Amino acid sequence: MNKSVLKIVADENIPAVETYFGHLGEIVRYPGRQLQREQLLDADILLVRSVTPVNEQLLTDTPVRFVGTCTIGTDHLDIHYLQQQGIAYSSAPGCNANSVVEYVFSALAALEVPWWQSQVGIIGCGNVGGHLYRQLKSLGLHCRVYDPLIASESIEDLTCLEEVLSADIVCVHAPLTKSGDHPSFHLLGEAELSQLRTGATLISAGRGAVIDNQALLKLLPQRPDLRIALDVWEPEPGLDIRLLEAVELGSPHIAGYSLDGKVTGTAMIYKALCDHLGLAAAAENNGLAAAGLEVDLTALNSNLCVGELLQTVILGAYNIRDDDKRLREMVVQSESDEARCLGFDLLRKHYPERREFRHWQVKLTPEQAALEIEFIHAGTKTQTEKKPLSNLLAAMGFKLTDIC
Ligand SMILES: NC(=O)C1=CN([C@@H]2O[C@H](COP(=O)(O)OP(=O)(O)OC[C@H]3O[C@@H](n4cnc5c(N)ncnc54)[C@H](O)[C@@H]3O)[C@@H](O)[C@H]2O)C=CC1
Ligand SMILES: O=C(O)C(=O)[C@H](O)COP(=O)(O)O
Repeated sequence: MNKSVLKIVADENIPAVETYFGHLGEIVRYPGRQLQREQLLDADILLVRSVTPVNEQLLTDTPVRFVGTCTIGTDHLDIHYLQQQGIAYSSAPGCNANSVVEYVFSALAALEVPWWQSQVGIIGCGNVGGHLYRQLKSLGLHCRVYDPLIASESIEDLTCLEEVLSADIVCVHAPLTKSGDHPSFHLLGEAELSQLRTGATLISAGRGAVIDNQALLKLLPQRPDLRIALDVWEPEPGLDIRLLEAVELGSPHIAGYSLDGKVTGTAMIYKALCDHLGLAAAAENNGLAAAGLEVDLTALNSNLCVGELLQTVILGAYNIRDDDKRLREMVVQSESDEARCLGFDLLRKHYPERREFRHWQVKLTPEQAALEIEFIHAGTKTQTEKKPLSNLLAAMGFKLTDIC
């Protein structure tokens, strides 16, 4: 790429493209889902998110020499084709992993699940699942992990899928793969879903098709005990509205949509492109300022139990119920499948600014700070450990202000 001005085609929903890439060339934005080969006929660089399938059909006879996806997932990239064509590519591993973990905490808070007294099963223990695992373990929770691609010595709680499915809470964070020794496509089908224990909570924030959505839809009328939160669907954007009606929490694939996570994705691809071009990165990712984000517990009724205070803080910072409400309202208001697909994408495009827990200040009285949450240790139901609310909030990333 020796041109003095590079042409960069970018999905219109990637934030901060001009800030980062502006000095590298001319930027043209298009809606990612409708991107066509004709729009790339003079493009050198392609920047996408997860909704653009990047394959031979899109790239053939175009001058594109670098593809960057500002996302963790890469299932929309035909990596074999890119490699075969010598087109460089990069993704943004871990960019929004923390945001997805906060989505999980918000789902548990909204469903009023006492997760501190639960066993948690994690399917897929990479950047997202691993972050969730380490956070829960550091708090003393008992976790079971299914990840057939990681070495058994790296995680002490690795076990078989069956064991993980019998946990109180099952969180699915596997990528979507259809080949290899352990393809994840429909990993949870009819047989696996029916193994979920009575009253289990299932949270899915990897890719929709890791769970056979039709099998789940078929199972739910017979298993009203299950509590389901789905962020990802099979297919998207045209999710099955009967499934949305059957689950307790539904969101339009926004688990990773903190502003922090999105901008980190952009910054990581900018750095990868600079490395590819042999240039020093001129724009720095110094994080985005956030001011005035506060959850004030001090005026709350003193009869609230510690679990309710914890729930108030988590939902005060990020309330998944708002996502669920907007999705359901959109579905009700849409008069056709086409309108629903458009509505799904519009909810994502106009997603409200969400900042991670670390930007939130929690104001609490000394009495509230000292209230203790009883953790059941290592899943024994006999070993318990009490932790002050303030320690737990700090471990989750919140900043605390004690009112003397
Ligand atoms: N809902 C959302 O907004 C978001 C969804 N995602 C999805 O979550 C996925 C996971 O993200 P990361 O943890 O960052 O990816 P990662 O690549 O760091 O880790 C994925 C883990 O899943 C494991 N895995 C692969 N196949 C598996 C299988 N068949 N069964 C169980 N585990 C399997 C891998 O060994 C790896 O440890 C991404 O690929 C993406 O599709 C990621 C970010 C946001
Ligand atoms: O990072 C990923 O992987 C994700 O799933 C993204 O957060 C999803 O966002 P879009 O790329 O679909 O905007």
